[in-house]
Amino acid sequence: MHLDRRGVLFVLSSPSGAGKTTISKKMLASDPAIALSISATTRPMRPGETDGVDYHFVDVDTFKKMAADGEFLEWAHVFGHRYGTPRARVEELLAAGKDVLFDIDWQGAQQLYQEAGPDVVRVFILPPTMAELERRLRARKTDSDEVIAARMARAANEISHWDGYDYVLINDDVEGCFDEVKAILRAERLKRRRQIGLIGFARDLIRSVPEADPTL
Ligand SMILES: Nc1nc2c(ncn2[C@@H]2O[C@H](COP(=O)(O)OP(=O)(O)O)[C@@H](O)[C@H]2O)c(=O)[nH]1
Ligand SMILES: Nc1ncnc2c1ncn2[C@@H]1O[C@H](COP(=O)(O)OP(=O)(O)O)[C@@H](O)[C@H]1O
Repeated sequence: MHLDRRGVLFVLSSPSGAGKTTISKKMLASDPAIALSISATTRPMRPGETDGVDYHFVDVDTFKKMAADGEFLEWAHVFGHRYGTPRARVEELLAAGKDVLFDIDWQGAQQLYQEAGPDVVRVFILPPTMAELERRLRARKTDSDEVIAARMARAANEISHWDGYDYVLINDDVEGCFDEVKAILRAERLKRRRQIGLIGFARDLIRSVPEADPTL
């Protein structure tokens, strides 16, 4: 049985290559109640990516104008490019009763938490080892050696923010990690303060008992 509830703002962060895109795709494919927040970025499109699906690819001037017009819930510089979360889609999804998934870095997680506080659930994904992280970046075949070296250099910094998250998972086996992410989302959805329909439901239950104390 499902009562009305407040949407979860579900943040997945990790150093580049640890597997957050893989996990998010699995979540989106398996659960129609959660939808992705599509970020705007000034970084170039990678092979296999689609504009408007993976990101909105924009130039720096467009990005700056969007930021100046207050269109972002949060934005940050990452790997020398700008990345931001457009506010409108998130608000539309929440109004439609969906949960929203964010693939954003620690700066974004922090800003989103400042904006939306307890509605935000922050999950950080760690690689089992740094050697495995580098292997995954190479196996993905989307970045040059230079870009991979920059991502590895930044990974240590990203990992140092692990303690700003509510949950920290180690992505050794994809299926195991995915199960853990699903368990977190399931439990968070059940939290009392998200179940806004509970107040009325419990009141009606109590009122349906003729012998109940009328002050309840
Ligand atoms: N703050 C913030 N970070 C973002 C946003 N979109 C993506 N990122 C982060 O930017 C980093 C680089 O993303 P990307 O270029 O797709 O590389 P990948 O993580 O290696 O696939 C990742 O840590 C993302 O989580 C956003 O809208 N805001
Ligand atoms: N648990 C895992 N074991 C082995 N390879 C993985 C695992 N998780 C992800 N990968 C692979 O590692 C690469 C990087 O994963 P990706 O999801 O793109 O990371 P991120 O979005 O964090 O940068 C991809 O080629 C992906 O298929």
